[in-house]
Amino acid sequence: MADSIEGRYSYYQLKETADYLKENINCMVPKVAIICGSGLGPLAEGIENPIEITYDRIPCFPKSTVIGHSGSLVFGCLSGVPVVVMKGRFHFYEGYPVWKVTMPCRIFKLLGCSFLIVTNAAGGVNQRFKVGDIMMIKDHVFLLGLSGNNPLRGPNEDMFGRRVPSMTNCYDMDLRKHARKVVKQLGLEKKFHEGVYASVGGPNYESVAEMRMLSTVGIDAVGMSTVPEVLVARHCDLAVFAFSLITNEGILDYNSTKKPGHLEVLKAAKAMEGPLQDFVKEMVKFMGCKKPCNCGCC
Ligand SMILES: O=P(O)(O)O[C@@H]1C[C@H](O)[C@@H](CO)O1
Ligand SMILES: Nc1nc2[nH]cnc2c(=O)[nH]1
Repeated sequence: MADSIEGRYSYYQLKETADYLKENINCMVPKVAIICGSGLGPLAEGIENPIEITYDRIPCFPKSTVIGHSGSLVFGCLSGVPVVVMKGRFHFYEGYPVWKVTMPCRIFKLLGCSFLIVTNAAGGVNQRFKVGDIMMIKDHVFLLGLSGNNPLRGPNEDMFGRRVPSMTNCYDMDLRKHARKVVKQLGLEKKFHEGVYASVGGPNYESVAEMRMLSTVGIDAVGMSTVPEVLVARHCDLAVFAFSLITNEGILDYNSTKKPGHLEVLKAAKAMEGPLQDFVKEMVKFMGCKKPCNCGCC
């Protein structure tokens, strides 16, 4: 059933939230926003001169309720580029409507961001994928959206974007091309894949029959987030780069006794903390140089 659009924040309400943040970050203008997936909050480590603002202080912001999503925005510089990092995202399964799950993306736009990096923990549907592998997202299947539950449903906010956005180049080709170079530079080739991410509602992991169905239609990884945020980001013309960390094997065998669990997911994320931080730093450096900026490396 489609989500209620009642209570949706208007452009002007979101602008008030953005203005509150601007006042608290010395009018810094972040160029890149980074959304941390489950257990991937440490991506914020290494931020220079951080200013951390917890969600409970931010007008209109939802609360994080999932372990591994701490609940704050961190502003500062990464690789010399002004960034905002979202430590703790919102999920549909927490009870939030999809428009609320995605409202931070509009805030990022209003703060002046041009790029969005979206990360997630995901189950490997593709049986070649191993725990700890990185899958750069080249396309998606949005199961909630296909059935009508889309964050862009309802009156269009023309101040953000067009009524009917295109999904062409949704996951920016230039950024993906650069990521392939970074992966070689960091020696991560054996752990790196490109693939299609399916976003489901959660909170349960998939049954064997569901995993088999996803595999049959060409899905490589499955998770409970990302695509709603990407849709709203593309609607307001943020360039998007997204990847999944494969935290558990998808189970396609009825004889398997393996059970995926959130602690296993967090453990896999912890084990890849260092390489993922290096990967993100390099991508941010490239984004900082894509248009004239003050990063000192252009
Ligand atoms: O926020 P992400 O998509 O990384 O979180 C995934 C999906 C569920 O919240 C959780 C399952 O363990 O990890
Ligand atoms: N839906 C889903 N989300 C995940 N997040 C981390 N692992 C999984 C998984 O196996 N399935």
